[in-house]
Amino acid sequence: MNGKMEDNMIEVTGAYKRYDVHTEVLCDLNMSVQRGSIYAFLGPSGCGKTTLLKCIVGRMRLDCGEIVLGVQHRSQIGYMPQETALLPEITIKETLSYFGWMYGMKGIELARRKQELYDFLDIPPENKRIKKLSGGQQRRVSLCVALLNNPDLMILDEPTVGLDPLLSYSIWQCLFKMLERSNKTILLTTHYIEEAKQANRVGIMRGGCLLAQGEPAAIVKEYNCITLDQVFIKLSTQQETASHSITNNEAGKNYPMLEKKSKLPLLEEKCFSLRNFISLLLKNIYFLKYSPLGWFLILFVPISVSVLFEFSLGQEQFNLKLGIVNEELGHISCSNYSSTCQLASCKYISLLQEHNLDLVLYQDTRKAYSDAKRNLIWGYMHLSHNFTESIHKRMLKKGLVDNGTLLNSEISIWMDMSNQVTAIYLRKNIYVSFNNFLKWLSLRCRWPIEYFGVPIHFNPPIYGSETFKYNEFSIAGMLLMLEFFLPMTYASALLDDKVEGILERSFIAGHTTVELVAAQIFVTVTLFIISTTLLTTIFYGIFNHAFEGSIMLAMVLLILVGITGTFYGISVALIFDNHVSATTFVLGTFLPLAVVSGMIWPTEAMHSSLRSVSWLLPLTHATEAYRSISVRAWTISHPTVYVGFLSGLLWASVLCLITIILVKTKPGMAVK
Ligand SMILES: Nc1ncnc2c1ncn2[C@@H]1O[C@H](COP(=O)(O)OP(=O)(O)OP(=O)(O)O)[C@@H](O)[C@H]1O
Repeated sequence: MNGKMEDNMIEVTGAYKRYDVHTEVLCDLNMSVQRGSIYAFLGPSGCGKTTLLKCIVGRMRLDCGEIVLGVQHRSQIGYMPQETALLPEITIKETLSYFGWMYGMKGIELARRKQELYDFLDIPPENKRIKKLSGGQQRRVSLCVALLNNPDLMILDEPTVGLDPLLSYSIWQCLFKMLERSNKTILLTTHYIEEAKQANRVGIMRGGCLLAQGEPAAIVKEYNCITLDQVFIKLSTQQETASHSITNNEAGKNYPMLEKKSKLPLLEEKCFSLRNFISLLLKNIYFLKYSPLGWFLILFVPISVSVLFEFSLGQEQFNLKLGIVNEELGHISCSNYSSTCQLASCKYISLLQEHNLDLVLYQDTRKAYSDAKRNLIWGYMHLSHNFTESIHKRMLKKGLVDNGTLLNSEISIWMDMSNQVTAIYLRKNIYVSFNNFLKWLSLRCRWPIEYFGVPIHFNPPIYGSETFKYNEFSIAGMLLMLEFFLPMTYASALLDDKVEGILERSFIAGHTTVELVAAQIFVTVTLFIISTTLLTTIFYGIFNHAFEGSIMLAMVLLILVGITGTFYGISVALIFDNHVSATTFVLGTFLPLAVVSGMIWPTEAMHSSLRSVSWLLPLTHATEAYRSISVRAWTISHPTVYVGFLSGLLWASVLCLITIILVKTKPGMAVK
């Protein structure tokens, strides 16, 4: 350290920085901040103050130039960002515990420091939640966080912006006290000229250049002015005329670029520290403690979705109205067939009733047709006036009967096919009832049943159950879909932190992206293990869905899909800068994924072009593997199962890679 640096806490030489070729923010900026002083950066909005501070705290790299600091570690810097950047839901006490953990402060040490700062900054009772504090109180808590670890260098980005004069005054009083008590160095930005006058030294900044720096009174004298406002106007006019504006084309051409990236002023942090990781977990626990929506997602969504799924999908349909025009009976009802009734039509109708149908008797087909047209019934059937006799003849003579008998033994049906699911359900019941009717008839007439039944015999199933239930098919898809998309909702907390500047504050305080992603994965995996356990217990333990294979294997597959979803969620949170865009994107991917992954309907039924891309999707093979484990009891050695695992692993790796790329390249995550 040279002699000059011994006196100075910050020295910036020849600093250049731009976001893109059109936005040159810092332009050959030179400045120095003496130890044990308050330095106020004065400049209009957009002149580059925040950019310079971010370069000083090592969150941005200069394109050219050098920054030398009198401290080496992040823990020696206290940073207060422009926005409050505190979790609004949690209390003051919890906020300080979270940062305290990060700085390795515990027990008595933390309690003592907190008490000191509470008195010093006049902090409200510590059990108050941040969102319940006034704007000024929130700023004081934010300052309290920045001072917690007793840093040597304080960097405050517009600490008084938007505050009333009394609050601004109280914050300045705090700064003076700090200077007096512990000889700290304070660098702050402001665009209030009156306020800047109170600092030991002022730097006047405009268009990315430092126009002047020194003691306020000395600057006023040097430029032959009466007030600092006049100095600012004079220097700004001079800068305009000298065409030193950063938007100037020539400036753009002469913009120097280093071949190598400029050095960061602070030492690199260890990429993973257990202490920092635990502090992030602590923050997540505090967040969940006050988040009814979080608990809703973890507990209520799996419970409600599984219960709703069970009771609304794939169940028997009740009380479907079907019209009957039975000419054999005329006006008499035969809804209760008894052994005294000799009519075959009545027996058939009574067999139909076993399927929970609501049969409506009609005298003629015209009225039945008109009711079907008005959607009062789903369809109607017609049985002729001598159905019993004709069906007997037809069976006995094996179909070799006259046309009239053939016609009279036929049951004619007209159906409303607008709702295909209901119509097909009705058709199935009409066929099944007729098959049972034929059995009954052959038994009654002592005919060999083999002659009259449909000559197809279904043996006990090789896998699965004989009765068709749609939810037995869709349960795999539903579980995997929840596993994949639930972690995305947890990732919204990460997006919140990013948008509200909490993430940036954490990085400046010393957290690394590795710790952040690791904590996010840890919390999400823990939460979705709870959700998965709940879901599987409800489906297989309470609703007794068939599960033939290894539960452990199925759980591992679900967790693998959950991890894939976690990386997907983190990537979405990193890509987008607001909730609306992120939610729109997630919804936009949810629907195609649900439709094309064979979750709602088998992939075998898809158009060949879709089938050829469907297997590329993250949930297609996993769904098939889950079905094979749960219904066929296949093990990992079967290709369908291991391909499901391999596809899951591949997708988890691809999305993990995308997360790493985003972490390393996205502004706000990576140092740019
Ligand atoms: N991430 C970014 N990408 C592109 N341009 C940016 C980005 N951040 C800031 N800028 C631009 O850089 C310039 C300087 O911004 P900066 O935030 O440093 O100004 P400031 O002096 O701190 O302003 P304020 O007082 O309003 O906070 C502005 O013109 C701004 O639009």
